[in-house]
Amino acid sequence: MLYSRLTASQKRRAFRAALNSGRLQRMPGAFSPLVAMAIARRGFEGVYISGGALAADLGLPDIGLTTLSEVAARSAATARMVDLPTLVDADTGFGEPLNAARTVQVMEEAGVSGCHFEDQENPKRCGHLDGTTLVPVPTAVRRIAAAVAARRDPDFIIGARTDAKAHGGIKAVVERAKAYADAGADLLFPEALADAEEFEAVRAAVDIPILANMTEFGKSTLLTVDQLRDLGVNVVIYPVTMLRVAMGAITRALESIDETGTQADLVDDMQHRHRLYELLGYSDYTTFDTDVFDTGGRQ
Ligand SMILES: C[C@](O)(C(=O)O)[C@H](CC(=O)O)C(=O)O
Ligand SMILES: [Mg+2]
Repeated sequence: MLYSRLTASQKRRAFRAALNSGRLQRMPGAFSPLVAMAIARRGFEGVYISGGALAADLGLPDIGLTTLSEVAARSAATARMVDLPTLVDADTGFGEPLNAARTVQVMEEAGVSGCHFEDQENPKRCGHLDGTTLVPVPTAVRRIAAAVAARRDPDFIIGARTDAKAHGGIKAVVERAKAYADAGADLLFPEALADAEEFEAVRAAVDIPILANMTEFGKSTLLTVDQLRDLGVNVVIYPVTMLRVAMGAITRALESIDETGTQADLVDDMQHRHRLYELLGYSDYTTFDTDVFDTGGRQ
């Protein structure tokens, strides 16, 4: 009832241990706290907060327009509702290395378990699009080092994403990955790798845990959890999947109401009122306070 029973530091400790466990952590993207609750209910290991999905939810393209405050507020609202660890997309750190440092401290206060910074120049864009630009290695290293130095909870995970695949191939990815690991990154996010062979090459060259971004309509082959486990990947994210699925359903529903004049045809595909209340733990609230109106499951 109400919020997660675990403290932020308990969730962070669990996340760090999970990253070192060798077990694949599946982290679907939650574009709202309710989606995060559904992810937890289904038994996934963690929740990802996608910058692209968050921007889209605000009606914006993913080009670095969202602010630290907006991302932190959504992250806090999401993290507090689940016992699972939450990993947040911190884009380029919202500015200079000093901004990356502040981002870490704000994210610690938001109660999330970690965040990642990418080595793109601003305005950044989705790593699966053409035309990204990278900052030089020393600038990216300063970004990561500043984030690491600012961290107060040693279990807070700092991820380093490199978009170097499009700028020098796997060789450049590995070179940058090593520099970021040396700067203290806990987790490597090699963006937009093409296939299993490329993950294999990065895994062989880098010691720190690796994240695989299984985003749709991008440059990466969609690998299964079994394939990713075999490759020694530690975290898999499905960053925008839930948003895309929901928007697909919403678009079809709007067409159906527009065409038929009623939502009657849609009812069977809806999450039932009972299931929603069950997910929200409605009955716990009524047990706690009998003055809270209980629908008794009736509509
Ligand atoms: C992971 C990502 O950074 C995100 O914001 O979720 C995006 C995902 C996407 O746009 O499909 C990315 O740059 O890969
Ligand atoms: Mg992003």
